[in-house]
This record gives sequence, C-alpha cells and structure tokens, in this order.
Amino acid sequence: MNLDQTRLALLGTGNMGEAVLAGALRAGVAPANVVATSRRAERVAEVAARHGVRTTLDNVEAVRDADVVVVAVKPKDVGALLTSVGDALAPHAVVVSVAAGLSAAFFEGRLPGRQPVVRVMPNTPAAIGAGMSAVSRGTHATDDDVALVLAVLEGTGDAVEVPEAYQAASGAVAGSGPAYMFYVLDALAEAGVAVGLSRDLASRLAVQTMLGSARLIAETGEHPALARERVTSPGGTTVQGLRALDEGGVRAAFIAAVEAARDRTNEIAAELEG
Ligand SMILES: NC(=O)C1=CN([C@@H]2O[C@H](COP(=O)(O)OP(=O)(O)OC[C@H]3O[C@@H](n4cnc5c(N)ncnc54)[C@H](OP(=O)(O)O)[C@@H]3O)[C@@H](O)[C@H]2O)C=CC1
Ligand SMILES: O=C(O)[C@@H]1CCC=N1
Repeated sequence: MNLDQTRLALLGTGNMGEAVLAGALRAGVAPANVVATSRRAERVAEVAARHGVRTTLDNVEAVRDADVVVVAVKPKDVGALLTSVGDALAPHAVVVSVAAGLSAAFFEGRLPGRQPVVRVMPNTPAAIGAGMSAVSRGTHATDDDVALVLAVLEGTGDAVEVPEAYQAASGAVAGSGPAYMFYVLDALAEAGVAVGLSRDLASRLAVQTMLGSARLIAETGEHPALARERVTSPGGTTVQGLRALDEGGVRAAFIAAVEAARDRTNEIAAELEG
C-alpha cells in the first residue's frame, strides 16, 4: 500500500508513541503528513527535532484531516482525550488504540458516529523495526481499515491480527515481553560478572546470545525445546545450568509473570470501563 498520502496523527508521543511514529515513517508515511502531540512543549520539540514531523500541544488541531489517529496516552487518560477530539475526527479516520486493557467498544462508545477503531498491542522494539504487534478490529473497522493500519505498522516489525479476546494474553507475552527479556539479559550478564567476567564482556556475550538464539528459532522455525536439546550434551555443562534454572523455578515464574500481566490488563479494563 502506498502511504505517501496518508495523514497520521499521533496523540501522546511518549515511549510507545515515538516507537510507532518511527515505524510509520519507516513504512513510508511522509514526515510532512504526520502531526504528533504531547502535553509538554519540550517533549514535542524533541520529537520534532528527531523525526522532522509537525507537532502541536493541541489534540483537536492534530486530528483534523487525519486518516489514521493513533492514541498512545496512558489508559487512564484515554477517556478525556476521546471526548475532546471526537467531534473533530473525519468520519473515515481510523482510530488506533495502543492502550493496554481498553476495549475497542470503550473507544466506540466515546466517539460519535461509527468510527472505525483498531486495537493494537505493540512493543518497544518497534522503535528499530523489530517489534511485535497484536491487532484486533472493532465493530466498524473494515478489511481496508485493518490493511491501512497494518501498512502503517509495517515499519515497526511483525504484526498479527488476533481476536480481541486474545489482546490481554498477547500483551502479557509480547507487549510486556521486552521487559522480561531485558530482565534476563541483565541477570545473565550479572551472572557472568559473578563468575569473574568484566561487565562489558559479560553484557556483550549475553546480548549477542539472546539475539542469535531468537534469530535461530525465527529463521529455522525449530521448536525451542529441540534447539535447546542440541545445546545440551549428555553429561556436559549445559544440562547442569538448565537443572539450576529448573530448581530456581524459572519456567513457573514465566507462567506466573504472563498470568499476572494478563490479569492486570483485565483489571485496568475493569477499573476504567466499569
Ligand atoms: N511502553 C510500552 O512498552 C507499551 C505501552 N503501551 C501503551 O502505550 C500507551 C503509552 O504508554 P507509554 O508510551 O509507555 O507512556 P508514556 O508516559 O511514555 O507516554 C505517554 C505520553 O502521552 C502524553 N500525554 C498524556 N496525556 C496527553 C494528552 N491529553 N494529550 C497529548 N499527550 C498526552 C504524555 O505527554 P507528557 O510526557 O508531555 O506528559 C506522554 O508523552 C499506554 O496506553 C500503554 O498501555 C502498549 C504497549 C507497550
Ligand atoms: O506496562 C504496561 O502497562 C504497558 C503495556 C504493555 C507494556 N507496557
């Protein structure tokens, strides 16, 4: 899809908004057709300087004429934002939510008319085109609306459409997932320091190992359990390391982490949607 005429408004250009912005530009949205907002003048100045897009503190001005409006403020700030911009939206404008927890119906209920809404759960590696997004359509979003959103997200990395019921679980795995991976990287590097490596060396070893392992699985399609077996020589070193991970309950801790993040997503929805 040719995006050079697509007009994009980004409401809330913090960590996630800026990552989506970088991806949209990479996908071919023209900087002159992008307007990004924030609450603070110094923040929009930073974003304008880094990406060459138009910026404003006025969300209503930003959404006028936009074809795609990405809402990337904290979930608690979404309701008031929608009330303020609703009447200024073009009827065809696709409203994209990246807010954890909030349903497409929450958006539809606060916007006049039959506004197309697409719910997206991205993650921060989107900033470098290595993100993963779970995408779900609202009641009024058509195939063309979803295709437009997927085209805008193209430069953020991979994206998959999922039933909205899977949003909380998808967010718990991939939306929050980078934090778990950074946690593992930090712990693995720290472990290297514990056995005598310099911090720089330990970190370099850990980062490239995570990158290479993920790429190996992505490129071969091999099941991670089989790939793990091929690292694990009988009577060798790795089996002892894996035994220690099992004794530490790491697998169970990952399940608990994903369940907790999923449950918190549902709690946010219950708190804000009633
Ligand atoms: N961070 C992540 O990894 C992910 C986040 N998300 C979702 O993305 C959303 C944003 O999170 P995140 O980027 O981390 O949060 P940030 O706090 O980094 O960004 C939020 C931004 O929204 C701005 N903002 C708040 N209210 C308004 C308003 N009324 N008008 C314009 N701008 C406003 C803030 O401006 P200012 O700083 O000037 O106050 C800030 O720049 C959340 O809904 C979250 O659930 C989804 C997936 C992953
Ligand atoms: O922690 C959060 O609430 C957001 C949503 C997914 C990742 N970060």
